[in-house]
Amino acid sequence: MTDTQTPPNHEVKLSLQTLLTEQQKEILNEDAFQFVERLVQRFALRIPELMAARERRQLAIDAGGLPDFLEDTADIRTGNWTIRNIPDDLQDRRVEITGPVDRKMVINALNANVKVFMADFEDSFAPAWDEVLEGQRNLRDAVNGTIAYTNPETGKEYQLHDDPAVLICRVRGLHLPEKHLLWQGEPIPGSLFDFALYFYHNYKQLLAKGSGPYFYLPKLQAYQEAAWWSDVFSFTEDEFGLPRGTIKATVLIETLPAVFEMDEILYSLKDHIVGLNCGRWDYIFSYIKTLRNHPDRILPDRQVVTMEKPFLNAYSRLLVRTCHRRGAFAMGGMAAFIPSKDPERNEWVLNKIQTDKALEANNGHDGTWVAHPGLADTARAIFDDTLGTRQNQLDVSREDDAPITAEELLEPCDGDRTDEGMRHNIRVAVQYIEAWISGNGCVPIYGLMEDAATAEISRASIWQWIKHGKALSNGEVVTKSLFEQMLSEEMVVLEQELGTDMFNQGQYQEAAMLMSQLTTSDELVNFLTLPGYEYLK
Ligand SMILES: CC(=O)SCCNC(=O)CCNC(=O)[C@H](O)C(C)(C)COP(=O)(O)OP(=O)(O)OC[C@H]1O[C@@H](n2cnc3c(N)ncnc32)[C@H](O)[C@@H]1OP(=O)(O)O
Ligand SMILES: O=CC(=O)O
Repeated sequence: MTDTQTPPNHEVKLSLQTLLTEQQKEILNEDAFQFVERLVQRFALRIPELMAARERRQLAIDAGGLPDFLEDTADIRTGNWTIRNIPDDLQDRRVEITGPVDRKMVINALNANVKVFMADFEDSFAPAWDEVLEGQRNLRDAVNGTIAYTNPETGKEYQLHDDPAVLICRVRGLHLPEKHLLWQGEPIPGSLFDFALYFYHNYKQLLAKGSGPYFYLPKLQAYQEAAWWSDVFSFTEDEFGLPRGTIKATVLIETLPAVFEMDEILYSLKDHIVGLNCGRWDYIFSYIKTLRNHPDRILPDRQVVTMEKPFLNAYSRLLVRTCHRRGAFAMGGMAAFIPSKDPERNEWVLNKIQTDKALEANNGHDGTWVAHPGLADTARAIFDDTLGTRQNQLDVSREDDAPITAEELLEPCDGDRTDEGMRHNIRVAVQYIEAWISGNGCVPIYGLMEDAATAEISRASIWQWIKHGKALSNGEVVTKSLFEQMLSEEMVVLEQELGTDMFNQGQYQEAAMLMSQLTTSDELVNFLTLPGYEYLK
């Protein structure tokens, strides 16, 4: 079934485009560099082919087709097989915290009341070179137990507590390059770079303490991409003399095409996979992106697209059923609410978290994500209650449910498109893009956690409303000129909200320009982080 064998090209060497500091040389040392080079020589050429396959599929959907379960892999879906195994320290994942890899956050996350910390080089992270290497240093120190941090302003000291959370590293998606290293004149895949460095620096220590090199894999769109990762993992195990299945991965099902290939993805990564996760924000973005040409499937305001909507609930239930049939974990996703200092608002937030997590626990998920340590107790209480004495819900099979159909997964989503919703999207997207191009990949905006996936929804929604000439609930039709008018009005609002000094010191004009390009382009730009990356050092 797999076709991942592009012949390796050992002739061409990797070239570093920048000087390293002494501290960075520890991370990208000679040996680590050579490992990155071996991976790139063997696996990089396959990525453009996988990206081209994405585009070919999209063309068929743009021409009127709809995603569906694949005919030629029906035997995998109906066959009786399970994944290889789940290590002991991943048996209980009832609450996982996620966050970028800055030093203080890493310590706070590992100390939180959670089972797992997903350390993120992806959607909550802007991959500027110094920060990428610093993130790897932070994770290495965390694994070694030597990480510490003193806040230069307050003097507060941070250290790891006993029994920290299990660490899983989320690497960049296959579409993201690392421009500081060139191979055949092209930037190398960021995913391989993140994987190589995290693996190289940590596998020995992790295995010695009964854990292992664990990864989250984002934004896969097809089982062939999972097969590519499986080859990368197996090659690495062989290179380092490790038994097959030492490297473990959890795959985010956060694209619409991937939901139709969950069995195939589990199968392709059978030796290495331990579960799938409902990456709901990217999934919503992908629903917009994949169905961009389908006028009957335009999403309403972002605020009303909740997990109760039939197309999202079907996705969660199908993920649970598919995973548990194969002995794999079915992880829930992220509610974007974050705690507030205002007690009334905070109570409202905790209620929202409770409702969201209860829906996941009742659907049979084995655990869930929180964006902030202040939400861990609430999420945990829900899962403690549902799990009782169990560590997970692998026993919940959902086999008696009616089969979930392609129609349910693609069901149009009802709800209004409003003037306020569109203006809100503009303000959120501009602020997020400004933060990202300034090097910060995750920010609180209007009381919500905003990261690349949530910002993608904001900008892609407006693009879709313009493309299909949708009317807002006040009757006004969304056009490019309405968007441009609102953008300039909302820039004034932002200046008032942020204060003129902060507004002028930031890169808000650049962000607005980028937002305008993304929203008014004839073709939907695949990822805002690609043009955004040009701004990063
Ligand atoms: C759609 C997806 O891809 S979801 C996955 C990607 N997204 C994420 O991972 C979101 C992660 N969350 C965050 O980055 C942060 O919570 C933010 C940016 C949303 C808010 O952060 P802040 O503004 O610092 O929040 P706040 O001021 O309330 O933080 C209080 C404390 O909690 C810590 N904290 C907040 N979030 C986290 C986190 N996710 N992990 C660890 N510590 C955290 C802060 O560092 C701070 O510590 P301190 O008191 O020692 O200084
Ligand atoms: O990565 C997670 C998501 O919700 O998107």
